[in-house]
Amino acid sequence: MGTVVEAANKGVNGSITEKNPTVVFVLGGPGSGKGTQCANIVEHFGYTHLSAGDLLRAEIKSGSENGTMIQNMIKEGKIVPSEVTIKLLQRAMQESGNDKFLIDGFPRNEENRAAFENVTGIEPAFVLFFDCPEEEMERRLLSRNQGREDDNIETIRKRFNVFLESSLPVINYYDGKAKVRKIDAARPVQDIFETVKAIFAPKNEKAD
Ligand SMILES: Nc1ncnc2c1ncn2[C@@H]1O[C@H](COP(=O)(O)OP(=O)(O)OP(=O)(O)O)[C@@H](O)[C@H]1O
Ligand SMILES: Nc1ccn([C@@H]2O[C@H](COP(=O)(O)O)[C@@H](O)[C@H]2O)c(=O)n1
Ligand SMILES: [Mg+2]
Repeated sequence: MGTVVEAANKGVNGSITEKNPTVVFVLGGPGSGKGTQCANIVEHFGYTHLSAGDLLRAEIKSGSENGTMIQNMIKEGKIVPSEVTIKLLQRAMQESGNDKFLIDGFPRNEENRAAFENVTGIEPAFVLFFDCPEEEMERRLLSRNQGREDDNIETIRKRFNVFLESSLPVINYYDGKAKVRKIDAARPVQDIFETVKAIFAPKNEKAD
């Protein structure tokens, strides 16, 4: 028997096949702690973490023909066309050999959402939404120190606007389908993870 998450995402034949992977979308404002919590979920529950932002940054570094366009969009806090991001996600899913995915920072707008559904036919089992006040997210981003070109106050403000205008409607869409698990992300990392753990079935924890 699988977890509650897997049960929610079983295909018509009742089995989890390559065609029916378990997908959890991980959403929240910039700096809400999505990546931090995904690392904990991977360790405890064996998911593969795919951060759309990380995949786009890797694409820039790879010297891809889309690199300059992606770099400019990220600097402006804009959303890269879905076609590009979805191809990267699909490739990473195939290469992982896993069938359980945390897709972090995607879908970021309605175009992302509809295109992913049309191209892959995948519906998320549920959506984790890390809810955090802007002032706290701003503090975290300005002290992240990972050399990200978009962690400066000008781009951060643009990213906040994009989140409010384009990403929140996606969260509301999934809320209308009772798929959103909203988490208070303005707490210490470990406290948040206790809440996250309760959402995934404890029996699926990796053995030590
Ligand atoms: N609960 C927390 N309390 C304090 N700091 C945190 C917390 N969670 C994460 N951080 C720190 O805040 C910064 C942003 O966290 P993280 O990279 O996980 O956010 P994110 O949602 O993935 O951001 P982005 O959307 O920009 O990728 C990091 O430096 C991280 O160590
Ligand atoms: N679906 C997405 C996700 C991200 N981007 C771009 O990457 C930037 C950084 O994303 P993080 O999740 O790592 O914060 C983001 O501001 C966008 O420019 C995207 O286009 N589409
Ligand atoms: Mg992140």
